[in-house]
Amino acid sequence: MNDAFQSLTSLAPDTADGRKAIRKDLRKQRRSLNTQQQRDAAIHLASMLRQHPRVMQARHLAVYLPNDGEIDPGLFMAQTRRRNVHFYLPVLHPIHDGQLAFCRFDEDTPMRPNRFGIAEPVFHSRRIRPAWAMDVVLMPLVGFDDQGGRLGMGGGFYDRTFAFTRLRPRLRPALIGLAHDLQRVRRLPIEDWDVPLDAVVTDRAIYRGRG
Ligand SMILES: Nc1nc2c(c(=O)[nH]1)N(C=O)[C@@H](CNc1ccc(C(=O)N[C@@H](CCC(=O)O)C(=O)O)cc1)CN2
Ligand SMILES: Nc1ncnc2c1ncn2[C@@H]1O[C@H](COP(=O)(O)OP(=O)(O)OP(=O)(O)O)[C@@H](O)[C@H]1O
Repeated sequence: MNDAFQSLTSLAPDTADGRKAIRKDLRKQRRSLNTQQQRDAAIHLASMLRQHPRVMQARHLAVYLPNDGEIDPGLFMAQTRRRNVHFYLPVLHPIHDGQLAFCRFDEDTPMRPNRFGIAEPVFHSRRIRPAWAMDVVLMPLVGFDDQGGRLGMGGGFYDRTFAFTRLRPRLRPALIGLAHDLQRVRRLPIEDWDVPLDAVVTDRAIYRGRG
């Protein structure tokens, strides 16, 4: 358990400041993992994901390219490459500001860096699949707790894109956070707009969220 939350929130009790402080600390910790630690984490993550029935049954899976020390789902993708499984990457939406579109991705997909320097597929409406039509969304995150709480990079992109899930409790993708185990904190200060996760999968465990 990472004690960042406990010590940082006592310094910054306000929710927004508390989130900012936790974000900074956890980003630094995950960036400090070396290449070998990242490689081991990716191997363990892949074996955890293979034990998750909903992930293994998915046909349309949203993933991400790791950035800023995020755990890398790339090995899992390589092991899961089958004709009937399609992978999608987030693209900053060209029309709906602050939202993500999900673009089909394979080895031939033309890529370019977005404004944060993260590679994303070149937007092409033919290759976009709506967020509600994903089976599983594997989300990057900065911090998580065991109540399904998620702290992201602070852009609110995933929260805006999946806000609809509150109104559609059944017909919606499974939202699964991926993280290094060191990104777990006791309790995150949660905001009204936060979309709870169904689970978080790390290099060490599968944590159930709101179930
Ligand atoms: N791998 C990955 N892809 C992703 C996300 C993510 O969290 N991880 N996103 C999840 O939302 C979206 C991009 N959101 C992001 C929000 C802020 C920053 C960021 O690095 N901010 C810098 C300064 C930004 C700048 O250069 O202007 C920072 O805070 O230091 C990056 C991505 C879409 N793609
Ligand atoms: N559904 C929404 N509608 C409008 N604004 C939103 C919504 N969700 C989040 N936001 C805005 O996004 C901003 C960032 O939110 P937050 O700090 O929770 O992002 P995050 O979860 O860390 O980032 P991300 O989801 O991109 O990884 C907030 O200022 C909030 O006002």
